[in-house]
Amino acid sequence: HSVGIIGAPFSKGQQRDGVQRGADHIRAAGLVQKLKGQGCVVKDYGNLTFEDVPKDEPVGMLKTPRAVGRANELLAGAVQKIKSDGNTCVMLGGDHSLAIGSISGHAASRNELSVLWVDAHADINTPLTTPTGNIHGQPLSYLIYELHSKIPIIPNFSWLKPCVAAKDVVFIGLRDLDPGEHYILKHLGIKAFSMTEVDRLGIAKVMEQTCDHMFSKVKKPIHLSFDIDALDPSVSPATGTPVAGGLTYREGIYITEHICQTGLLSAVDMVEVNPNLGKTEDEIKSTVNAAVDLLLGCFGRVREG
Ligand SMILES: N[C@](CCCC[B-](O)(O)O)(CCN1CCC(O)CC1)C(=O)O
Ligand SMILES: [Mn+2]
Ligand SMILES: [Mn+2]
Ligand SMILES: [Mn+2]
Repeated sequence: HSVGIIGAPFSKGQQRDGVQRGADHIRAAGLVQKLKGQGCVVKDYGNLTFEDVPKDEPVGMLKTPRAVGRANELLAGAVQKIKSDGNTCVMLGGDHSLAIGSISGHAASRNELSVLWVDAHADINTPLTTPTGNIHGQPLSYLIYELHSKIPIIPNFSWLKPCVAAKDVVFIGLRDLDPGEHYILKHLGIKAFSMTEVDRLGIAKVMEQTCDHMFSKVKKPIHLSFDIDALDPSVSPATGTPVAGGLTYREGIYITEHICQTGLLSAVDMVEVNPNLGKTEDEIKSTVNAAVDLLLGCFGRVREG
């Protein structure tokens, strides 16, 4: 595996300080060395620099929209470059609004993508359905063709075009949706394995059915967008929107091992690690180490040795 890493120290898709430091905590836990240790060729492209955006007043409900739009424009360019250099891209967040740039940049280099969204949340609120105005709860609404008509003109978003079809999105781990999100999922018929399905089917069947769905027509490169809050808070407490009843560490690792085996993983986001939100050093370590191990699973680490 040839891996390109980009850090996106960005937090303005939500309100809790600290998530901008997630990337450096993941690096400090040895991600690059560990990837090399399992035979990957790794290029670390460093961290993006996000300039301050003054007078970033709300637009409707949307909070700090100009900062979010600009950050994602920069990220899209960086991801496109990493892909054009022939790597699988690893984007280290930062909050989940960064998926706007990561998936846009990925789609610019690969015309059709499958998106596997592993998260407690659907992150598919539109600017009109969002209950909070936090753009980390909205990224998919900007990316999906079928929701394009629901997106108003937003300053610093003019670069953005939708690039993913609803049928090419699969969710795993859902357990906290807003009413507008539930309606959108049903209306668009998006494939979703909530924690109920994980319990009913077991993770092996969930992955089997996820791959059947993604590969039902033509096999496309996979974009895995992994929100660390998909895992149970007992495993990953240091995150901004924890929700009880999440994936076990083992289920998370199974997901990444299985995606690795498809040979189609083309980009992965690891977002929402917030070192400020661990009550103890151990809570931060547990969260960061889970993020690292999930990424190692994406690139060939298997538990059988
Ligand atoms: N759906 C939420 C949470 C988004 C989480 C984003 B992430 O990247 O972490 O997946 C709102 C969640 N909801 C708001 C009302 C509360 O009573 C319950 C939580 C939103 O703000 O849109
Ligand atoms: Mn989430
Ligand atoms: Mn998320
Ligand atoms: Mn979050």
